[in-house]
Amino acid sequence: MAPLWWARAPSRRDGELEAYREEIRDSKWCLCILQGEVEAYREEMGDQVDTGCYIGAYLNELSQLKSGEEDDQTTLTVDHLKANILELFLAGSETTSSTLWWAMFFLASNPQAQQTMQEEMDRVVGRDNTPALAHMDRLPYTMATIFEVQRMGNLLPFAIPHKAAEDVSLGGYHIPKDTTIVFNLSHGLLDPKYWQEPTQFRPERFLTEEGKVFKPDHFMPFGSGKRVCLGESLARLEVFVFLASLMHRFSWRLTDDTVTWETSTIISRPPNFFVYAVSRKEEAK
Ligand code: HEM
Repeated sequence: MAPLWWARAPSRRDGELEAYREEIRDSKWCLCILQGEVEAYREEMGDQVDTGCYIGAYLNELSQLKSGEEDDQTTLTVDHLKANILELFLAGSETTSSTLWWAMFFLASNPQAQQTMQEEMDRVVGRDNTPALAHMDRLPYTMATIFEVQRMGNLLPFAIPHKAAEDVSLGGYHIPKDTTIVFNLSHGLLDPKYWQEPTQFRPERFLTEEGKVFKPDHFMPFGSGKRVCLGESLARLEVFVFLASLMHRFSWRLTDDTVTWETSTIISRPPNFFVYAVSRKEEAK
């Protein structure tokens, strides 16, 4: 049996490799669309400079660098611009929205955790206010719940491939320079060596005895080191604001419909499910 932390790794099973290829084909298709956008922008703007938009600012910087002294010349091209935009769309939106989707699934399936989170928000935020970033530090259970969602959701089982810059020895293995290294993030999120009953949803595992949020070193849903996720801070804020607002206003419960799972590729896909949302104002009446 494959160890738990490999459970959602892309494999040849069930056409997963084909789904992976499809994702790469989709990326190429997106790059073609972006090429069209850049060309349309150039046509419309001609020699005008508009640094208020990303494409404009990038092209302006590029032309300045290219016309600079030889030493200042850049290797950046329009292909990098397209790759950057694609990265912001793929890395920046699907990750956060899928995390929220996982959160809804785990909380709708765990009424006790949901209730504890709501009680904490009622105490700190108040029933008639809206959760805001300023409340984050005073909502340890809510923050621990987001960690637990990230742990169990295991959104990106593998970090982006990296390359060894030099020969290195690690854990008794010799890794020659230029070897491609793919870091298995699931290991630190789901391995029973690190977590008691890792398949159970328990936000409390991220709280100290004093009730403070605690983040163990092996918990790395955003990767680690120099190439750690560029959007980590933004993603944390986004997930907090959306999830806290949704839980503060409504109570969520799974319907009796069947939960169905889809093939995962680079991202671990949350399941398809239906929920009842009950306004907490109605509930209180
Ligand atoms: C909950 C949401 C997110 C998760 C779980 C996540 C996770 C990750 C992971 C695991 C990596 C690979 C790190 C490594 O190779 O060590 C990564 C890279 C990256 N992420 Fe995110 N990410 C999220 C949201 C975002 C957002 C909102 C943005 C941008 C607005 C973003 C932009 C990037 C970029 C640009 C990289 C590549 C960084 C580099 O190679 O230097 N991510 N992310």
